[in-house]
Amino acid sequence: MTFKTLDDLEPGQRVLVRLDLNSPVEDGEVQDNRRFDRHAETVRELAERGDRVVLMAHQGRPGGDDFVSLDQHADILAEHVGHDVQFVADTYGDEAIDAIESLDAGEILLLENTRMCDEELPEEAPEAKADTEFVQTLAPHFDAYINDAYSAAHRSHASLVGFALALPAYAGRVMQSEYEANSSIATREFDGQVTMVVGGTKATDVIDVMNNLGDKVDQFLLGGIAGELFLRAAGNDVGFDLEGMDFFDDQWEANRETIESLLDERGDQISLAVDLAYEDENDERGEVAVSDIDEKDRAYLDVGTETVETYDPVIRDSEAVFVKGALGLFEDERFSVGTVGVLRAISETDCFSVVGGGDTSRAIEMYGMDESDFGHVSIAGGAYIRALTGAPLAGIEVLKQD
Ligand SMILES: Nc1ncnc2c1ncn2[C@@H]1O[C@H](COP(=O)(O)OP(=O)(O)OP(=O)(O)O)[C@@H](O)[C@H]1O
Ligand SMILES: O=C(O)[C@H](O)COP(=O)(O)O
Repeated sequence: MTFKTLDDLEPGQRVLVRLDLNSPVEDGEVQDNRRFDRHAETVRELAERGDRVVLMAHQGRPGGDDFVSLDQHADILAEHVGHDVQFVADTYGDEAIDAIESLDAGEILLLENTRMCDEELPEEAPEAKADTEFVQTLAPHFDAYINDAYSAAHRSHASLVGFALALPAYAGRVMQSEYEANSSIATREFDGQVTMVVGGTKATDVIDVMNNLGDKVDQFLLGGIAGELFLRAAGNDVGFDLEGMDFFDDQWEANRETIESLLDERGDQISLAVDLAYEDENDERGEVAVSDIDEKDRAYLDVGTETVETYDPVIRDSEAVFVKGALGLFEDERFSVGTVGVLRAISETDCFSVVGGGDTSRAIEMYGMDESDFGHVSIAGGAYIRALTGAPLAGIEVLKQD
């Protein structure tokens, strides 16, 4: 491990802790999710060892419907920690400082949404962020800065990079475990076959991962939007938008050359669906062999059963399996066969596995699988993608400094 962790920090400190509690917001209500549960472990550990625990986090971006106060987050987090979490509707003004100074050992305080502070957001070098009034005002009230927000660590924002230069800096427990698991494909040697399941809607992101990881991954199993784009490049009449869709055409234009050269140079490492599923005239799941499609006249919402049967043994023969993106619209049970099929195969083998992506990992509890049957279920989206390709994350690079 290349950064200091909580094991290197004496108890009884005044700690400023960055979490990532960015969550879906529906009709103004913040939705509970894995992030609360995971960060609760770090927060509980700090409170139990007698630290004065001050938390920072963000929610949404200015202008968005999900750009809301963190008052609800404090209540949800408190439930997960099993301990009161105070909240102050201020980021670094007098109200925030008063609340920080009034904390007793073992107490927890959440500050207001960091993105309500003007100096938080513009992406700048860590040195510039460390010089902001936000950082300079808050830092003297603490002994240490702890970054637990792995899933936001790809952003060079004040709360993620500035404090690490102004205070002794440590990685929290979530940061530690996410870093280790998600970087393993780029940093670790596996004895046997390494497989990556690639799907979802963000084809551009996953194609970039494939392009970067061709030497590290033995087999890519494709589905979702990226899967259809590859089928299109292989000469099939799929992978373009029908009326009212906007998944395919832009991503095709942006990635066509890369897809074609990947198929050309690494075709034997890339498995494509042999059948696809759709909603038939009775609103039921229908399936068609890809070789029988001579005109795309319907949306394909999952890979077919035969495809799952060909992907299953590849997973069972793997030493390590990484998942990025769902193989179909699994939120609708009729189109969950691909995603659930590969996840179940992973959960039944003892391979090292990492499941990433907020949407995809939801399939685990939705279909009654047990998270403990997977090596690591990541709570990161953009940071996970970057880690897979071995790209540095700004918030981690500053933790590595002395
Ligand atoms: N053929 C398809 N048609 C429509 N949606 C699909 C299809 N295949 C997969 N999806 C959708 O892809 C979504 C997951 O993809 P996404 O690219 O958002 O990945 P993620 O990595 O899980 O999430 P995030 O990066 O947002 O954390 C699922 O919600 C699923 O419904
Ligand atoms: O939810 C996330 O993926 C992270 O918190 C980063 O959020 P952002 O994409 O709004 O910077």
